[in-house]
Amino acid sequence: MPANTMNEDLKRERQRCSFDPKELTYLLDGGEEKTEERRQREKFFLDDPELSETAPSDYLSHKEKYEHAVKKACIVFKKVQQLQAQGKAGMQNFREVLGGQLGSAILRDGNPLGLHYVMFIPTIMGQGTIEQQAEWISKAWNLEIIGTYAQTELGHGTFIRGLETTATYDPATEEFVLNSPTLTSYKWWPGGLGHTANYAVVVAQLYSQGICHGIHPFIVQLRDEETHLPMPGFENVRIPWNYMLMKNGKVLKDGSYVKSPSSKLTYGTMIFVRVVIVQDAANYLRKAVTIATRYSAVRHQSHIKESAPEPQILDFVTQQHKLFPQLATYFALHYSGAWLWDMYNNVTSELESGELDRLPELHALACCLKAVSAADAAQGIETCRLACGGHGYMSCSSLPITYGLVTAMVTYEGENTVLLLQTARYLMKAWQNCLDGQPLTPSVQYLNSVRRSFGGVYHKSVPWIIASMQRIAAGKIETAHRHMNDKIKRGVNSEDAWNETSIELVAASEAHCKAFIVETYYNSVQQIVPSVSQQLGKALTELCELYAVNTLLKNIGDLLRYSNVTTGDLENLQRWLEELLAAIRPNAVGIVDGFDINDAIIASPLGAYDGNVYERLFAEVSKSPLNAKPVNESFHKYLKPLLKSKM
Ligand SMILES: CCCCCCCCCCCCCCCCCCCCCC(=O)SCCNC(=O)CCNC(=O)[C@H](O)C(C)(C)COP(=O)(O)OP(=O)(O)OC[C@H]1O[C@@H](n2cnc3c(N)ncnc32)[C@H](O)[C@@H]1OP(=O)(O)O
Ligand SMILES: Cc1cc2nc3c(=O)[nH]c(=O)nc-3n(C[C@H](O)[C@H](O)[C@H](O)COP(=O)(O)OP(=O)(O)OC[C@H]3O[C@@H](n4cnc5c(N)ncnc54)[C@H](O)[C@@H]3O)c2cc1C
Repeated sequence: MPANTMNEDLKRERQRCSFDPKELTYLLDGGEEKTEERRQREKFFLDDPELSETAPSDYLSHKEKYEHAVKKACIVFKKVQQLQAQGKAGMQNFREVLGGQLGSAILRDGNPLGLHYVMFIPTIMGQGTIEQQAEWISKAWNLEIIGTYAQTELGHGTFIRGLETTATYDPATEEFVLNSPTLTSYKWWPGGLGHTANYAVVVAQLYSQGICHGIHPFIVQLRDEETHLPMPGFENVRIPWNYMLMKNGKVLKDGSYVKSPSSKLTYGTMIFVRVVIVQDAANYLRKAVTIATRYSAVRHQSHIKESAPEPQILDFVTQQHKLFPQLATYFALHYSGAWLWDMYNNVTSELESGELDRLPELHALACCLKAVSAADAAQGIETCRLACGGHGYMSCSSLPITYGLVTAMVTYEGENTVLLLQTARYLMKAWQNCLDGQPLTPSVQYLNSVRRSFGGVYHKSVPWIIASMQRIAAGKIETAHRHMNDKIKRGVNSEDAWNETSIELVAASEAHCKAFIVETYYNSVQQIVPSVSQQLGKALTELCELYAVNTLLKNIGDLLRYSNVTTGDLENLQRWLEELLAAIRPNAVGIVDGFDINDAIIASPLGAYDGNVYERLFAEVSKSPLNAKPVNESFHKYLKPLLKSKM
């Protein structure tokens, strides 16, 4: 590929952008210095020849992919240690390198050490006593041991109260005896469990003095630390008393059980990961939308006017309608994720001092935000793939693999429907409190004001949209609450009534979450605008407006049902949407440039900074081993005899 060539369309796009993309980069990183540090860190990993791909891993076997991933994970770990030694790597860098965009670019086929960092260490930190933390954290942190989080079984992933693995305390030896007696009690799914980890946090039903005390976490050795040979399976496996993580619930040496202040504290690691997923989903979406936007600026096809040359496909308004809402969704999830992260940290420190009041609200928000961000990012990435036509289908475009990674988020760490129903539980209680005149927590305060007024005349503003979305959410919450209570009044028992109303409950939960996201996004942008240039402020405001208008327009039916909006108002909203697409159009490439994603992380010929799409695509397919020889052996073995036999 000729050096230093920049696609002419992208050059023009960059000239017409109204703001300086660097300003957006600095804003997202938290300052110019932070951007520089991140770039240096990325360079440190991406320029390492041992970490760069000689050939795309698509052409490796499953076994080779695993071995390759282990090798690279070890190199990455050593490099993180080097950074730590220089004082350049804190927790945030760990997160970025081991699990974030950078990590997923280096470890394209998965990180065998991912669960060690995302769940094993956080569980010890969150569920272990000070002594247990002292014993295990440094070993784990320095990778003297490799752990995973073994909760899900073949028979149960969602309903963790139904797990079958047992840990029975034997006071005579001061040990727990672990058993997985059935096929369905096999631990199934934990990342790294197959070949990498030699320890795990195993979640099991605790029995002591003949009583089951529910699920608790235990540290269990899985493999010999030297030979890596597996320890015997889960049949009467004995572990010492202090291998039960006892920060919350405890078993005393005599076998008596001391209850946790809340049995749900055992679920703490899951809350942590749900919170992290919101940001992670947003980051994958911004990678996909960068690829699709740059490609759409380079790709020319068809006609808008017969007399004019073929336009950039980005000039089709339908294409803008596919892509620009994804740009906006990235920001919406980014700011909601940041808000949730702050709340998580505040509530966690309150828990440390024994205050549990805000745990239910955190749980309710983490559940619905995880569900909505995973679903919207997955759908957004798929929209980006479709927006790239045939080339988006190619695995080298990185869009299919990105979609695959994000669609898994819909299932893991709490299946989306199940999590939305958890939030719905909270909302039903909140509505009852609202009816009873009881105080409401901040995230459901709007229920009070919406109950007082149904109306609100249309005006072209995000606050009007937020109020409309809150009205939809409150309407759906009220409807579900009423329908469920009607059933109960008719004699249906409350559990069946819950199941029979669950379609409406899930919808209520989603509507509540969407209203929360729009409001949080709007408030964040309001705070940011005064501190950035007028041009960037305008671009950020337009994106926020687009997210709000587009989200509302996707729910026209609900809007008509739950507010006094007129068809004229809907036409005004449609016009506003179209105005916003036109306003964002000149800045689209500038916005994705502002994300400042390194080409090696983009890893797609469609989305590189220089826009040399066709040259890069050609170079990419040339790497296929299938293209190394002009005639494949299968021709001689199978096709030729078949062709002959037909003659
Ligand atoms: C230190 C290093 C740091 C740096 C590290 C950084 C590293 C790099 C990181 C980079 C980023 C990469 C990130 C992505 C990668 C991720 C990979 C992950 C892979 C995936 C892993 C997994 O996939 S791992 C398994 C997850 N498996 C679930 O997720 C099960 C779902 N299933 C349930 O979670 C329960 O089953 C379910 C439904 C709640 C019902 O639980 P249940 O039956 O016990 O409860 P009920 O429904 O009866 O509810 C009774 C009452 O409990 C309340 N409540 C329930 N939960 C509560 C809670 N958590 N907190 C408070 N309250 C709670 C509820 O609100 C009710 O309250 P009320 O009574 O007042 O209404
Ligand atoms: C890529 C990946 C990595 C994973 N990593 C780990 C790991 O490291 N450690 C670990 O322990 N686990 C891990 N898991 C397991 C994961 O946490 C579970 O798959 C997840 O919690 C869903 O549980 P399930 O598979 O039992 O689904 P199910 O609960 O069987 O879901 C199937 C269907 O049933 C529905 N359903 C179930 N219960 C209800 C309900 N109460 N109300 C309404 N509908 C319901 C669901 O909505 C869904 O449509 C991983 C999973 C994946 C896909």
